[in-house]
Amino acid sequence: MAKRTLNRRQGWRINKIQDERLARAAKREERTLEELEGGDLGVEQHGLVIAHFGVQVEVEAEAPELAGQTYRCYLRANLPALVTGDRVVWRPGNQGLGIIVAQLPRHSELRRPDSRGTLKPVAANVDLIVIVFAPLPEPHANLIDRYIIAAEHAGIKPLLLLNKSDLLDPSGSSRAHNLLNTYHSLGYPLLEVSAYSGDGLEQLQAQLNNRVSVFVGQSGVGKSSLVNRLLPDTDTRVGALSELTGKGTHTTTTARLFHFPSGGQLIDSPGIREFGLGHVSVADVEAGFFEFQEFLGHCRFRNCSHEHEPGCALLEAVAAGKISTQRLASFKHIISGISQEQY
Ligand SMILES: Nc1nc2c(ncn2[C@@H]2O[C@H](COP(=O)(O)OP(=O)(O)OP(=O)(O)O)[C@@H](O)[C@H]2O)c(=O)[nH]1
Ligand SMILES: [Zn+2]
Repeated sequence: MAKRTLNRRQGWRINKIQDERLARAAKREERTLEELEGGDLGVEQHGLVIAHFGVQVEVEAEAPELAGQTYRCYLRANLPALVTGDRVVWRPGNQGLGIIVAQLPRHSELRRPDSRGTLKPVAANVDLIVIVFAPLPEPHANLIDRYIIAAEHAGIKPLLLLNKSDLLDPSGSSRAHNLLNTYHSLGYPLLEVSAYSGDGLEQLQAQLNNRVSVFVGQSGVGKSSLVNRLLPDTDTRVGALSELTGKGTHTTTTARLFHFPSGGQLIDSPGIREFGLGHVSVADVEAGFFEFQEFLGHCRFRNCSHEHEPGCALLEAVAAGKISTQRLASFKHIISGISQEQY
């Protein structure tokens, strides 16, 4: 069937129907909130947002007497948008419902552009970004740097994780290995694991204890396989959330927080797994190449391209073995991808 464009009147009618629907939903929200406020509310206490559904959030109680119990919470007016990982002040009500009273300050934020290109927080209070690589698909140096810059930019520690160690050449000289060792020698923590054989998973679990982590990395490196090993008996797939509402299927693509059985927490969603460089400035990129700091700005020419110029401080640093060729190539590549107007 040919695609039909809506005429103005039809478009207006659809908007009107949608507006009416939204208004009715807002009314329902308001009534439930009023009922809750008028009911028998428990004392104000701290809680952790473990998922969110439209305007409501699922909160896990932190108080010992309610520990581990979850409540579907309504937000009082004038509260900012909450995301998974937020810590809040809330009051429990009846029937697993509650009210959010305040948001506690975040110590970190993961942000992604929304459909309009505006950066929006998708997870709060993340401590560790586990960047997963594998011998196959083969990592690009560039991609490793991009992830590191993004982590540094968010102020969150990165952990480089080389998965599929069962596929590595026992001599330890695979390309992925060599590539990642460059970063290890710069001081970034590196672990080798196999979701397949289970090798290294205990060391990985030790890194995840007492922290909130996210797993990121390109498709096919084994993020799902790793998460499934670390969270047995948990279905982390999107859509596995339907039973939570008790009101039919309520699928969501927003992030959800899981507890590892042996400690630590994971925030996961398809959107978070694709976390990338996003929108950063030249200064952000420079900050991500921390071993460049003492050389940046010391080239003879202000507009040095660090390709061939005499007196190039970066090329001299490479020649002196203070910067790796791989990192300089990556640096130039990433900077060249940032549009001029950000200079
Ligand atoms: N040999 C080997 N294969 C693995 C290992 N971990 C995962 N795989 C395989 O790699 C493929 C991709 O694994 P996934 O877990 O789906 O990878 P992913 O990163 O979640 O991929 P996306 O869902 O596309 O983001 C699958 O065929 C896995 O069986 C491992 O440790 N060793
Ligand atoms: Zn230079």
